[in-house]
Amino acid sequence: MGRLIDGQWVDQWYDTSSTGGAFKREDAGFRDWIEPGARFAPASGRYHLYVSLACPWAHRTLIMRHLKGLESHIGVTVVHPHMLDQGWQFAEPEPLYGYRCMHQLYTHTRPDYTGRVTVPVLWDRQEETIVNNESAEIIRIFNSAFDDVTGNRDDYYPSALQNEIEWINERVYSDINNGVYKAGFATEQDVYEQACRELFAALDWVEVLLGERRYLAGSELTLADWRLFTTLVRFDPVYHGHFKCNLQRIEDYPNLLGYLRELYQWPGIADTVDFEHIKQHYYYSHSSINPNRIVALGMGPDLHVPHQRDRKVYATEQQES
Ligand SMILES: N[C@@H](CCC(=O)N[C@@H](CS)C(=O)NCC(=O)O)C(=O)O
Repeated sequence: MGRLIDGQWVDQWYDTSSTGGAFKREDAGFRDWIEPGARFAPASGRYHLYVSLACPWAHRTLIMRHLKGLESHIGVTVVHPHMLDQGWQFAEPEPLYGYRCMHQLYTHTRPDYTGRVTVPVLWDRQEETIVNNESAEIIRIFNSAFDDVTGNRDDYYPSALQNEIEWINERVYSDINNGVYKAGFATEQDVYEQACRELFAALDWVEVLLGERRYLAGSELTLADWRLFTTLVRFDPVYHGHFKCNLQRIEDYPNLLGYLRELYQWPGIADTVDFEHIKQHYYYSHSSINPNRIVALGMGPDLHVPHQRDRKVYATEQQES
């Protein structure tokens, strides 16, 4: 894996030497928004999404693309699961330019780009540029920008719940979504231990919350849930072993397990989960963590078992009724 420096690809692992062994995630470089009347206006067929099926951040965007009925309006290209010395690559040349590597789309947009080359990427075919490569923003764009194109007005970020959603997102992002990476990429024992303990403290907190609420922000499924889901579904098969997040498994948390099953069983969601890509990517790509590239066998809990979440009355529902 590597990064672009002044438009040149340089093969280098994350630098943890200047941060005392801690992994610090770089901010995404492209942050434009799609909205009616703006430079990037919603339109069917104009935008294209580049994803990895292994990546939890990209996975969120695939989920929202499905839930918002965007499949026939926004095309998708999937990268090869192994991220090696050229970073993300395409198994077949990608459809718009025939590029082999993800970094070529970054330098197509900005020839002197400096930064990491990450997925997801939301591409504008009209202006031939990256619109946005921050998943937290892409899912909000998908939530509402194309409603007039699709007629789908389902709202996973309702204004009445936004404060609650953002409050939950903050801890879920820092300690869980990014927390597994902070534990897994740490190169000092104390840094790893702190990240791992914060991660499990946050999972304990969510476990309690999900005993009181059907979903994270209350009785409605929101973006906060899909943001957590993509980490939970990778947890037992990958993060528990590969990233040493092994104080407990999701399978050991009754509420989290039922919740994970419910979200997995949501119409169309299982089709967005590719365990083969997930396991291949992590175990094979991170050679500093797993130099022999042995892919662990465990698949995590059976997600097809009935979730039973609908059998319970939650405190938030009692308050609402
Ligand atoms: N802030 C970004 C992070 C995306 C990200 O880090 N994606 C990983 C894959 S899981 C990646 O592409 N990493 C390549 C790298 O860091 O060089 C987002 O949420 O969209």
